[in-house]
Amino acid sequence: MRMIVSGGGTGGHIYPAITLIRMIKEKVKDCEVLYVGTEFGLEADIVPKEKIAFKTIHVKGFARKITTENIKVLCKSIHSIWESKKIIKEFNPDIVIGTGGYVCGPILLAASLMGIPTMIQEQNVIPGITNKILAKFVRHIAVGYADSQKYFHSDKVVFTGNPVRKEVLTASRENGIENFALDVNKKTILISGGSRGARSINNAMIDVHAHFAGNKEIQLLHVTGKDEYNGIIAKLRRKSIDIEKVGNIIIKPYLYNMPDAIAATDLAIFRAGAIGLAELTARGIPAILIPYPYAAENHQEHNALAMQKAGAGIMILDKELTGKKLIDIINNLLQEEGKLSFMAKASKALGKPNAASDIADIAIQMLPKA
Ligand SMILES: CC(=O)N[C@H]1[C@@H](OP(=O)(O)OP(=O)(O)OC[C@H]2O[C@@H](n3ccc(=O)[nH]c3=O)[C@H](O)[C@@H]2O)O[C@H](CO)[C@@H](O)[C@@H]1O
Repeated sequence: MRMIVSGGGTGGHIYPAITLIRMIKEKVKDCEVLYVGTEFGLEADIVPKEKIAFKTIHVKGFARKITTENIKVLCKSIHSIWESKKIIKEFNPDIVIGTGGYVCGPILLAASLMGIPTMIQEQNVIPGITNKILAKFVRHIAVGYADSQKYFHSDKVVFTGNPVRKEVLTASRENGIENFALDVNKKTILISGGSRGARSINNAMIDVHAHFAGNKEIQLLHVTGKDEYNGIIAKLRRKSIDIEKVGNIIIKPYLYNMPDAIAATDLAIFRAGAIGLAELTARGIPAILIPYPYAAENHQEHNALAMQKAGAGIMILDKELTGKKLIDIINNLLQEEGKLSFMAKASKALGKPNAASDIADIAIQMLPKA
């Protein structure tokens, strides 16, 4: 079997693609994969590290209004369809899968026009513009949220949930606690602003750390994002918080073992990126969510609302976020008997741990019958 996969820009489009590739390779022997991305997206860094063959096309995203820049982009897009056709002819795939980001546009469009079976995966409640356009051409659309089915033709759309990497499902709490040298008797709060960190969450956390430093019941594992780490450490120092001494605060720039951290977590404070939320719900972890306010069509707020509506999360708007608000919510959740475990159950009920396997099955059944 030969398969082209495309998806790029942010981790939220790339990790689902990698999860699907791994899952399909587990299910189909002799599966040859080519990943198509752009040279400037995060995929150019992540995909070759996964030892997956990688090729690039030249394509840029559209601004959401008519500009001369957009006309240039349109010309580039036409060229990129030609580039895509060339790659497809050379690789000769049986199927083509897209996981979002504008790089998917030309490759999925070209494949569909060439009569090759295609599918896309949409992670967010509000679909991205590329997937909205591609939906008219592809054969199947697997969506992460029940609420986004309404944007697509009912004959094509399947609600599968978002693919979650296997390690998130298999990591054990004991290992997580051990790997981060956490205290087994304390509740763990994991704070993360997505793959690049979130300044407003980091800043609000300074007061939260000051409040809970040395607390006997909770411990805080705070992932700042690589660019923000030094600034946050300096701010904590100015508040005279000595992380070495207080014993219940861990600050990290980035986690390469996020599944271990999630496994050890009792409460998360997160942005509302779709894959981060899929990982939390796959493990049944309740969350305080602060959606990134500038995501396209404010889709993170809709992702967060879906979790809040189910009783699995509490949303705070970025413009209303303060340290005091976080402290009050944390105290309330920890003091109100049964509240956290009720939210954990609601989170687990939302989780779709089989999503990757289900999406892989849809892809595999598109293969031409031998
Ligand atoms: C700013 C923006 O538009 N972000 C979008 C991007 O999310 P973005 O890539 O920021 O966030 P997601 O939560 O979707 O995915 C982040 C991934 O990175 C991993 N991780 C993160 C931090 C870390 O230290 N270690 C680590 O491994 C997480 O476990 C997860 O697998 O794509 C998502 C899926 O389309 C969208 O919902 C988000 O709105």
